[in-house]
Amino acid sequence: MKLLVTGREGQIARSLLALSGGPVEIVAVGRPELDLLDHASLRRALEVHRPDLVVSAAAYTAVDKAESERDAAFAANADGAAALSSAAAALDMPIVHISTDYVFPGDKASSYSEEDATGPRTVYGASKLAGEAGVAAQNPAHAVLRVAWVYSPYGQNFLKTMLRLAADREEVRVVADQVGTPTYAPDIAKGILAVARHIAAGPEKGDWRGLFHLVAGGETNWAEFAREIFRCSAERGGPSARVVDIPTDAYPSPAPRPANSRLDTARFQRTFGLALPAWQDGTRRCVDELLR
Ligand SMILES: NC(=O)C1=CN([C@@H]2O[C@H](COP(=O)(O)OP(=O)(O)OC[C@H]3O[C@@H](n4cnc5c(N)ncnc54)[C@H](OP(=O)(O)O)[C@@H]3O)[C@@H](O)[C@H]2O)C=CC1
Ligand SMILES: Cc1cn([C@H]2C[C@H](O)[C@@H](COP(=O)(O)OP(=O)(O)O[C@H]3O[C@@H](C)C(=O)[C@@H](O)[C@H]3O)O2)c(=O)[nH]c1=O
Ligand SMILES: [Mg+2]
Repeated sequence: MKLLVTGREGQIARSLLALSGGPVEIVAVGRPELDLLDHASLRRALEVHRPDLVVSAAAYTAVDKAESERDAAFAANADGAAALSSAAAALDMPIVHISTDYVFPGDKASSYSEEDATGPRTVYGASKLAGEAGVAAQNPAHAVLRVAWVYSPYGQNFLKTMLRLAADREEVRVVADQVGTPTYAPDIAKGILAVARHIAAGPEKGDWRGLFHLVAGGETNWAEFAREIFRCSAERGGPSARVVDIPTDAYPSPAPRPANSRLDTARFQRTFGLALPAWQDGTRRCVDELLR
């Protein structure tokens, strides 16, 4: 089975590439060959590589910058995602599209399920929500996986930022009133492969289409996540810093972050028979990998 993932350097793309081999061949295709802003390039890339499944992971992910670059965020995350889905449909290819917890307002008291009403509070979130709708409208053979708080040894993410800050600071101030689940990109990649296997097994395996939440086990807040990162790092002789809890309003940013980013993953577990490891487990593996 061959998977084509969009974006070459993205955290999820690189994590998937690391799993390529054996019965699963994975190709990652990015700019300029595949550009979400150049719709003809999408069709062309799918024709050249002829995957059995398209994984739509490339996106405009700069949450704060998106507030002042609305058109750019929507062009990639809404129009680009829909165009990719349409190109896949035209070639009879199923698509797995990656979305985000930021489609929710974050004011619910418990975890969000796939049934809950969305209501993004940011341009990034709104553009990703429009992308979900576009992907679904263009291709009936779609699964949308909402993931959250993604980190990995690749690209830019909160875990790498914390280790970088700790290298020359004794103390970092981190918001403690936003809850969610940090999720290790290589674990998300395993989740995507579970979906791919399910699709490859054929219709008797049951329906795989629709909307799913996919995050690691457990929940925490950014300050606790930072503490866990530093605990793992210090054990291995890496950088660490003291974490000071701060409220959201002490860390002003152009885009408001949801207070509650928790996602209920029961539907994914039921459908694909896989639960991701606890967030602390991924944190340890990521720090180990970076300090190796
Ligand atoms: N990071 C997170 O915390 C979360 C991410 N997500 C979603 O998961 C998916 C993967 O995220 P992640 O791996 O972290 O993303 P990254 O920001 O690490 O990578 C995004 C990728 O998209 C590519 N890209 C951006 N614009 C275009 C374009 N116009 N055409 C082609 N490729 C483009 C980038 O290419 P280049 O390398 O050239 O810049 C990059 O490879 C995204 O859909 C994101 O919305 C959801 C929840 C949390
Ligand atoms: C660096 C830093 C961040 N923070 C806070 C800001 C924010 O509330 C939280 C996380 O910061 P980030 O910049 O990683 O947040 P952000 O880029 O918004 O992360 C999001 O990215 C997009 C793509 C998603 O889809 C989301 O799931 C989520 O992972 O930590 C501190 O409190 N102190 C710090 O020193
Ligand atoms: Mg960020």
